[in-house]
Amino acid sequence: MHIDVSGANNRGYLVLEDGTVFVGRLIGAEKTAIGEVVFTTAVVGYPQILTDPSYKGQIIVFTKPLVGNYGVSEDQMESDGVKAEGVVLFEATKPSHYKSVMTLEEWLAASGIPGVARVDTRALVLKLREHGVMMGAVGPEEPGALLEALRKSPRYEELSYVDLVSVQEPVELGEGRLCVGIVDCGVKKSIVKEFLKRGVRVRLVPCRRPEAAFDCDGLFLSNGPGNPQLLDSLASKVAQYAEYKKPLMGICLGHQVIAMAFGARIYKLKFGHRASNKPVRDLRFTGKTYITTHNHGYAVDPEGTELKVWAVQPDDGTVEGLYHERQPVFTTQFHPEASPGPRDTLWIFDKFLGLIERHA
Ligand SMILES: NC(=O)CC[C@H](N)C(=O)O
Repeated sequence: MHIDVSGANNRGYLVLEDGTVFVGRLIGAEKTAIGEVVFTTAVVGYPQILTDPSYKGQIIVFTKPLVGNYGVSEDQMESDGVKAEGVVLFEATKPSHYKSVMTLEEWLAASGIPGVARVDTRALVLKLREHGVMMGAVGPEEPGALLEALRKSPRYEELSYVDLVSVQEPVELGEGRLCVGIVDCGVKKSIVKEFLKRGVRVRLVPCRRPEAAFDCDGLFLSNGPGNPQLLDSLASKVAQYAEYKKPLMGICLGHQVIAMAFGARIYKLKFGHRASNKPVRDLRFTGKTYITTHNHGYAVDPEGTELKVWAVQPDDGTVEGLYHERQPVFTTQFHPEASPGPRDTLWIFDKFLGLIERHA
């Protein structure tokens, strides 16, 4: 299938692994990128999404048709730069915002990230919903060459991306009586900020060396890119930590690794949850339904483990939060730090610090 609604001279292509070709206008860097093609239905927050290290290895399709309206500014960055491999959208717009220092297109070019605009993202998303996520390539090369490159490349689920986005050596931040150890598998800046705002010290440690933070008052496992099943050595170290019965929390990839540490099964969702308006029903603490930010392609099944479910996504029943009845362990599959997204669940950070306070 060949879908061209672009009318563009400067052509760019998205080729999916099943051979489908979308023709559009090349934006950003003049190069080819390969990754897992995933879509987000978030309507704002493209700078935060593109700089979220959890998107390493992925090509992001925006379902919102106009992307770029408020440009790009430093305070929107979730890491030191764009982490997504490529971008697919309908219209890359010119910004109108007092803080904007460049356009989306200029930013992508300066970051070495290719993108394709004027793609029929409705047709593309229907395809991904039907088939499930696929590997894809974006770039200026002819579709045949892109497909060839795609076929030679390893698949998303086989590659370990966490080392590319984790700190290499421990880093201490902030001041306070209590210390939270963050196992950095690609932590978003706003998560670190939520801890620092609450007056605790933070020690960021490399994803492969969680033990460098075992002496902190609580351990936090961050969000991050890739297949959690490749992190079984991290999960067994976390299982050792859990034996101390000290406070343990995880968000997204961190939630998945903690679940693995307790023996839960990991599975891949057909096309994932990526949005900033997904409901999450709290079955235990408040009984409320929150609107939350999601970015996950994998999910957990804690059946038969000591972990219990406290939150679910009501549309498909995906487990969105776990806790332990006798140990201070608490996780969220969704992103309570939002950024972008609604701030309904920031209380999660207070809850974890409450656990730490009680166990310190
Ligand atoms: N945001 C994240 O931490 C993502 C976790 C994992 N890579 C997933 O896709 O499910």
